[in-house]
Parts: sequence; C-alpha cells; structure tokens
Amino acid sequence: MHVTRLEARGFRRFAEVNLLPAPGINLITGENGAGKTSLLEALHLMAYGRSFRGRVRDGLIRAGDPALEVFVEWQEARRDQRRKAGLRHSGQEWVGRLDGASVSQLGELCAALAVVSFEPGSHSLITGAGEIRRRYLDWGLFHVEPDFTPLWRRYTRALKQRNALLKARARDGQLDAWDHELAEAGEPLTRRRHQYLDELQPKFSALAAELAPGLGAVRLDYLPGWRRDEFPLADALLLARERDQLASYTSVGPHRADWRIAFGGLPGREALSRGQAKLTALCALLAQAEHHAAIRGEWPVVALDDLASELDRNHQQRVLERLLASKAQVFITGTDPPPALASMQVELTRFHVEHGLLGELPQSS
Ligand SMILES: Nc1ncnc2c1ncn2[C@@H]1O[C@H](COP(=O)(O)OP(=O)(O)OP(=O)(O)O)[C@@H](O)[C@H]1O
Repeated sequence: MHVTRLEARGFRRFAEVNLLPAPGINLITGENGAGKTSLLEALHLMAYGRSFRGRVRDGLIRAGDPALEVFVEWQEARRDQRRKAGLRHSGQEWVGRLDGASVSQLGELCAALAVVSFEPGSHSLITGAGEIRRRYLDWGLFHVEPDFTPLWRRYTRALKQRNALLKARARDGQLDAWDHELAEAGEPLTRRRHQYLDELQPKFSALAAELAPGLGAVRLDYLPGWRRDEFPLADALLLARERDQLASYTSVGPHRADWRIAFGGLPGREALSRGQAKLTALCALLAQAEHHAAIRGEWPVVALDDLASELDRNHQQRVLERLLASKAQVFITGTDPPPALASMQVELTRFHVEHGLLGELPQSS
C-alpha cells in the first residue's frame, strides 16, 4: 500500500500541512525542530491510534489550537482500492472516520492502514517493557488475521470485568464465569500469538544475519503469561485466585505475555549495546513488514525517522537496498540526506520542512 496524501491541522507545530508523497522513496529534510518527525508521527498516529512519543497531553495538539486533525489517503494495490481515514482530537476524546463513515473503535483505523515506524525510541521494543512487545505481536495479528481483533476484544473485556470484580471483592461464583470467559478467549489468543512469532522467526533470522551478523543465530521465544506447559489457563486462573483477590488484579494470562530474543553469540538481551538493540528492533520491524507482505500481498508503508543518526552508513545501505527491492513506499527524515542514499542512485521524491512549512524539492536521483 502507499499513502497518496497526508494532511494534518493543529498538529505539533503545524497549523496546516499537506504532503503528497510518491509511491517510492520519500525524503523529508529540514533543520532540527522543523517538524520532520511530526509528519511521520501523524502517519503513525493514524496507523496505531497512538503517537510514538507521547500522548495528547504531552503536546500533540498545537499550542493555542482547539483540536488536532489528521487525514490520510492511501492506495491498496491488492484490491486496487483508494481508502481514506480521518482522526480528530479536541482535548476530550478521539473521533475517527474510515472511508467516509464514523468508526466506533479506533482499532478499525489501525487495522486498515499498515505503517511500520523505526524511530529513535524503537530500541524499547527490545529493551523496554513487555507491553511494547505484546503490542508489536497484536499489531501484526490485527493486520494479517481478521478474526484476531474480536478475540482480542473479548479477552480484554473479560479481563476488565474480572479485575473489577476482584476490586469489588466479589464472590467466587461471580468470578467463575469470567475465568471461563478469559480462558475461552485467552487460549486461542495465545496460540495465535505464539504461531505468529514462530512465523516471524525465519524472517527475523535472515534479517539479523544480514544486519547484525556478529550477534550469532537468533531464537525467538514466546512467554505466554502463565505456566502453559504445566496447565491450561483456566487452571492457572483458579490457582492464582486467592492471590488475585488479595492484590485485586489478575496476575496470570496473556495480558502478562512477553517474547524474548536470544542471540547465540550473547549471554542475554541485556548484553546488547544500544546500537545493537536498535538494529535488533529494526530486524523485528522489517520481519513484521515482510510477513505482512507475504500474507497480504503488499508491503506496509515504512517510515524511518532520522535514519542517518540511527544507523551507520553501511547499515543504512543494507536496509535501503532491501527496501528498494521490496518496492515498499518509504519515508525517510533527516537534517541532511542520509549518506548511503547519495551513493545509491535512487530515485527520490524530496520534501523540505522549514519552521512548520512544507515544500517539495525537484526530483533527484
Ligand atoms: N504542541 C505544540 N505546539 C507548537 N509547537 C510544537 C508542539 N509540539 C512540538 N512543537 C514544536 O515542533 C517541533 C518538533 O518538531 P519535530 O520533532 O517534528 O522536528 P524535527 O524536524 O524532527 O526535529 P529534529 O531534527 O530535531 O528531530 C519543535 O520545534 C517543537 O518546539
């Protein structure tokens, strides 16, 4: 898929911005603080329902403006279909529209537009909290398995209910029903996530061998959130009940799941340098994009924020060559064009941002 229009109003420093990108490589340059990252952030917001650097209260809405609006149009090659989505926040709540109709859940927008973003905070996918890694798996599954979303919603709802009952000190009989519901949704949800991670493994290994060969062979392990090899989720919930009643929350289940990367050449993920953690995160994101392409028949949009400061020239080149071969639409930002691009004879569509104003530069290669 490729984005044909990205519009934002009242977003970060932009009063109004309108970007008409090309299907191939789009390079956005500008000085520090000009607004380059904000453009990718707006795209990410539409594709994930959240920013990669903060919430609304952290300044997504332009100072002095009543609301922010983001509008994206994109083309799906698979169905030769043009699609559009809008998102608005006026300080109270998000309102979303997809293909001209209101959406009841922002998740509907997120499952429609597929964007993979690599940005300065991406290493947290490897070194950060388990929630980030769960979200990564779920985002992939929202896109490649249409019946994953209802399953995920069912589990999330049951978890909310069980936690509310635990807080209200409800009787065992009331908890039984929600334990049953959690297990009914949680078991298949776990199987899907586990299988998805297994499917990512060969893609991840191939990317790691190319981008981070010094780290050795890669293994991805799924940690389900309870001792699944010993008993089913229903039993785990029952066994944990007394403890959960004391703590007023559910301590076992897929909401506590995680996954782990083990490299043959390293003792543990803590042994990764920050640069290696970034490369590993990039491998994870590209593996997900390749998997998406294999199942859906087209690449997600790939957004690489500040590529030159994230990767050395050699790694930039390897990543860009891979993306060029994929025919994915790519957005790259930087204060200057990344050095690897200069030597690659790539056809580029160039934009320049200055003090929150965007202009298109003549095409270059
Ligand atoms: N809510 C807001 N209202 C007005 N301006 C804002 C708001 N939030 C951020 N900004 C401004 O937007 C700019 C941040 O833009 P952004 O991070 O996209 O820049 P950038 O071009 O990626 O910079 P860098 O190269 O330094 O990473 C800063 O100048 C910041 O002061």
